[in-house]
Amino acid sequence: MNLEFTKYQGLGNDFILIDNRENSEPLLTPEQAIQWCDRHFGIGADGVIFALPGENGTDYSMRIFNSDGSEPEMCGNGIRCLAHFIAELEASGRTEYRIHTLGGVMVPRLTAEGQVQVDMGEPQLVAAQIPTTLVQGEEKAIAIPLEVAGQTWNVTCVSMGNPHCITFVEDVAAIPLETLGPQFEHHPVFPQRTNTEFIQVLRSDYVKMRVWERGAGATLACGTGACASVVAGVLNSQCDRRTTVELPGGCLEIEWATNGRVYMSGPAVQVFKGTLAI
Ligand SMILES: N[C@@H](CCC[C@H](N)C(=O)O)C(=O)O
Repeated sequence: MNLEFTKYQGLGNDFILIDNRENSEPLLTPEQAIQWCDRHFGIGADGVIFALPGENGTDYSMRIFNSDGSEPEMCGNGIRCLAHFIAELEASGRTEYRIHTLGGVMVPRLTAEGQVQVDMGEPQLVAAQIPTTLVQGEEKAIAIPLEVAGQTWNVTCVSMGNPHCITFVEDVAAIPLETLGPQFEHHPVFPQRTNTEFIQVLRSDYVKMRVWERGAGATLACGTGACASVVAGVLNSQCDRRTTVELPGGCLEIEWATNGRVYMSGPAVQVFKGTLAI
């Protein structure tokens, strides 16, 4: 069987997109996702994203498998790529979609400038919703000491549907991501593992970020991570509600609006199409 795919990237966070509109279950298994995400023996990607039929009145559903085969609840760069992918599939001129995800309903909108703006919903801050056991279930984990690799880090935990652990550092370039990242990701206080963001504040409206992603490792960008980082920055009085997040792959514009919802704007670029022999 041959399966067509389209490769997309959002600031270098790259995905294999599959038109799954005729099936309620993903056309690839997590094991196949691992194979096709391999950058030597497969296509190469940080994950596989499926455009599925909508649920509960939404236009479409998104499911994603990380490159390690795990299934996260949500993906920020990925949903921008999905919106672009759907617009091409539909060719209807429509530019806004309601997308069901395991992290809630997200609303991406293609802008005239070729960007995609996403209403990412409200962040979750209560420990049980991250989830983390760093503090008691109904408490919030804001600037809490966490011991990792023999060092104490002040971390803030935020869920954007998926878990994030954010810490502020003097110089993100000095962070040994490959050694520290897995120790945060697999720390016992994160029962579902976690994405980990290191943030360097350059101005109150401009931060630099590096990320170690759950199930994908060091990536060039993480949309949910950028959203979670601005929320953590506001909670720690480190940044403004509207902040530019500079990632290795480029910049995202994030706003944690006074209505409580987080909005993300950034690019989504089609790279190539192909056919999987499965
Ligand atoms: N890179 C994505 C996040 C993808 C999921 C993440 N690895 C997780 O497991 O939560 C983004 O742009 O948000």
